[in-house]
Amino acid sequence: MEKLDESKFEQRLQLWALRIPREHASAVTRLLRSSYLLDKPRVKPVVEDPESDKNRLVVLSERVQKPDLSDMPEQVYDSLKQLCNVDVVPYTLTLGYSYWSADHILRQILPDGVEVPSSFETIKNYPRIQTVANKVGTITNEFRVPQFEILAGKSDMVTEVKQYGATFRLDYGSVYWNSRLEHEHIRLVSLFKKGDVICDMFAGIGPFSIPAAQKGCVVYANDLNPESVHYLRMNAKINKVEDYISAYNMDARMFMQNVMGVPSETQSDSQVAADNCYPEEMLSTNENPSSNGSYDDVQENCQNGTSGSSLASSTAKKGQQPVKEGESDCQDGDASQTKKRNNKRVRGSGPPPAKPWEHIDHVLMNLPASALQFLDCFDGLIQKKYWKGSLPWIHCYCFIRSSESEESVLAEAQSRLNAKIAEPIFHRVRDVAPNKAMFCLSFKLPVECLKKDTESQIQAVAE
Ligand SMILES: C[S@@+](CC[C@H](N)C(=O)[O-])C[C@H]1O[C@@H](n2cnc3c(N)ncnc32)[C@H](O)[C@@H]1O
Repeated sequence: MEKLDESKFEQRLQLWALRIPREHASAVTRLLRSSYLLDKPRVKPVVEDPESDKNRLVVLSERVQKPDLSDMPEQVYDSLKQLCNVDVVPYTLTLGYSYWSADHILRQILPDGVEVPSSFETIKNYPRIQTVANKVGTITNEFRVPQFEILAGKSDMVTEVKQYGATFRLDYGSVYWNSRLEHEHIRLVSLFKKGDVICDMFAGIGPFSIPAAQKGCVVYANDLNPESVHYLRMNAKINKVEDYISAYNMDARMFMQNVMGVPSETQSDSQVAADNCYPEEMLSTNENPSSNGSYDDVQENCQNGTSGSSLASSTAKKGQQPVKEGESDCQDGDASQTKKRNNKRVRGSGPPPAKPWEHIDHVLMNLPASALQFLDCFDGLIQKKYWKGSLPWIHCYCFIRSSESEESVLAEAQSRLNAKIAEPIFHRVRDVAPNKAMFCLSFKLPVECLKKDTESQIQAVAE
């Protein structure tokens, strides 16, 4: 595809301007503002006079066609004459590529007969359009990455988008992104409080995790797609929240077992988790904790996927111990092995240390096509013996077709959890097709999901 020729967007307007003494500029603009002053977004109507810095040029709108100003009402013209000496001079205004809105540019560069793509909104915030692409087909791959056909511009699909003040860098060609979820991202994050511990099981490039971290939450974020995790880390850095986010690249079930696994030194400690609450002053000042835990310098979390053995280093410096390269416990998919942790810790600034096996506040499951199927991972995940405080909220996204109902979805969720959900909350996110809507099912994890301590575990701890 060819590079866009930006010069093709240049437009020259032949206008008239009033040359006036600069001290009268405000009064003249006030007088002309209603209809006769230049009125174009981001273009100033009062400019320097290249001939004298004692003067200003007040640029008139396209309505004023005649240099004798006879197309202005007499009353306005007389008021103007009373204010100051006025010279009328020709003025050429050039509107360049950067002036035009995204949809204007799209309409100009799309081939004849091609409509502005429906996914157009995804790129409208980006200041310079470099690529026009259309989503084609339906998403069938595991990483939920759409197929695009390039209609114009560069084939490279790396770009930046902004949501609620955060910047997200991404490659549309290799990761999932949907700007239509912006309101949902904001809605859910608004439920979190500073200091909350969040597990984002299907984090993508971080549209829940990054704003949660910006709010001061301790975030464990995971995605199976290595490219998503690459951009998640990059976005954590761009938004200066890398100390608040631990990034993982593995299957979501494995991730939850990894994060919730009780470290071996904790299991052998008879004074289990004496300190489970984070003093308010520590949260608000973001100070380095001294005696009750410092942060790991670097975490490396292993991938459990088709490629299996690649290791991904985390962005975080928190209380969660990593699996080190060379002892990548989860390569063989044995979750029980992931309890082996590296003990090396260094001090640094950042969030309070989190012990997710003792407490997490929210779990996010945004993989609507199949998140319900992952609910079985909560059955026996939390060890009652170590857990402190209330059980986490689970926010599980799903699709409901017209042939289904909230009751049928709830029944599936309960059967996967092997427990009854007390007070389910269904939030309709958006309609994705005439007969299909996306919902968020939120509920407190039922107490029946807690893992009871068995004799053998107690024995193991004693040893
Ligand atoms: C619908 S996207 C949501 C991404 C992000 N939370 C958002 O709102 O934009 C689902 C994500 O789940 C990831 N994914 C798919 N299967 C997974 C699995 N088994 N374990 C972890 N992540 C998975 C995909 O790579 C994709 O990034």
